[in-house]
Amino acid sequence: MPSSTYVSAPASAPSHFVETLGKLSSSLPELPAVEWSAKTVATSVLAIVVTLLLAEQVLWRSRKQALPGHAWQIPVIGQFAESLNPSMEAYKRSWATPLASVSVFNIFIVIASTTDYARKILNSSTLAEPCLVRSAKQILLPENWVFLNGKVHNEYRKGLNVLFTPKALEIYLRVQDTIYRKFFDSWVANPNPSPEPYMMKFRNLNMFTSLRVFCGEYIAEDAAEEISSKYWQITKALELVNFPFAFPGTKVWNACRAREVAVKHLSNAAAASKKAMAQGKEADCLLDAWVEQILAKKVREYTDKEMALVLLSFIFASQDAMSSSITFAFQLLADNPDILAKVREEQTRVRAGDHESPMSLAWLEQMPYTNAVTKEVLRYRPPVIMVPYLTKKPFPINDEYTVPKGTMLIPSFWNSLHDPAVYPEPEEFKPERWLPGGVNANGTDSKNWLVFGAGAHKCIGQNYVYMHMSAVIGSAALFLNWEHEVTPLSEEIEIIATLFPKDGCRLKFSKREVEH
Ligand code: HEM
Repeated sequence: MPSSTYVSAPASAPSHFVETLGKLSSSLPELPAVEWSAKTVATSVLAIVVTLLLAEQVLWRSRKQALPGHAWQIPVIGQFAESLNPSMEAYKRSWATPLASVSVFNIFIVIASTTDYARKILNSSTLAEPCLVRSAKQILLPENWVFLNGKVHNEYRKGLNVLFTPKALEIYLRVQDTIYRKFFDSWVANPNPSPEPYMMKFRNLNMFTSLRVFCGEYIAEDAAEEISSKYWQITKALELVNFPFAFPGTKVWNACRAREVAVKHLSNAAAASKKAMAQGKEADCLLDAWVEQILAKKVREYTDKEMALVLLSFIFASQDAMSSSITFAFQLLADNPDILAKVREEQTRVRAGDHESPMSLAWLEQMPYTNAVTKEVLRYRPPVIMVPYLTKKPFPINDEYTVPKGTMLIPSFWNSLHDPAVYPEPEEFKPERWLPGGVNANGTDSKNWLVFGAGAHKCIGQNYVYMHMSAVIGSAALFLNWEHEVTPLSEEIEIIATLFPKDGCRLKFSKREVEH
């Protein structure tokens, strides 16, 4: 799952290093009593430092063996400097070989970039488990269900599946529709006559959609504003590299304060939903749908705080990834007017003049072209390019190499989703590949489709994602015109937890007249 949201960091504490230093120094022979001149002290210190630095290199070489990676590491920090500003170019270099090795602060990292390796890692829950950024536990709280693994995780997750049934999704769609229309109006009313970056506005759309879908009207407008503005502190604290201690004023400290605010409002919402549902209210948000299942004894009881932490995990897991996909969807549709025209044609046909009713699952099923655009956006610019796992035991990844225990093992998805053997012309944005008769119709690519991961921790919200994206794309295509200002940075990718166009996606919206 998430890192910054998803891409965890070889970031902070050099714990292995400290451990190794400790072990080495405790094994040094006791020195005979000598007269300690300044020279002897200096020579001894130098000898110890040189021994430790050599030991560090020996450890690196023994872990890496024949894997591609630097022959020697920069002492202590390793490739820390490169990890400070992650770039797509650097990532692509690390995906050029099936396995690659890196060290940052003596944390040994193996990057796996083929489909087979990625699947093997994601499906080996006895050997490896997801490891989030170090700050994630502080921010989401250690008792959050996302930190569970194995059987207890499976059990907990089963209880949450009821939140994504078609019946529940249909309720969410109605909520989503209201939010989209509000945001569309505000974009059209933007007085700036020139295009401006919309990435943060798309983040807001996603945050408000999530809060209303999850909590309905149990969250007041000002509370939703407060969570939305504070949530950015959480995203910022999940950067690849972070100061390891949550001292006041640090990003992690700010993020923990933001979490406190969010959990308070989400817990209150859970309590209010329980009360209202007990009085016979009809479910109109995720909390209600959940409480309905609890009252029907189809799932167990959950405390308000437990429910709040689940909602927090959903926001945490989804906010950055969905914002990335929505941003690219608007950019790609503006840059490909022929594709946008086909989406509009389909929306007009399916809605048949009914522009007031909210989007429904039945309508979405009749929109193969819009759904194909959604899938292609997710493939072409997968928001989550890797998910870091931690090996719990030695992990024999192939016949020649066993990944040592305690390694950060990172399955990467870009190559799988840009594999020319499975997706011909992978660098082209081609929704047609998903249509009946298209090369990827009928799930021929199911092995490579790693947008949502695989195995026990596969994204629980994926059906919601397809629905949300197709509903936003479809409604926007019908009700809005938008112009994209292409800059030299539009095609460059920036990594802020997930992927974004480097210029923030500069757009200008206007109302599109539709016949009734
Ligand atoms: C474009 C949007 C999204 C993408 C690309 C995405 C992708 C992913 C990926 C790659 C994982 C890790 C899977 C693994 O380790 O094998 C994951 C996990 C997860 N996602 Fe998503 N996700 C998205 C949206 C959402 C949404 C909307 C929700 C909730 C409503 C959500 C909830 C979760 C949760 C709770 C997990 C952890 C599941 C577990 O550990 O059992 N995600 N997601």
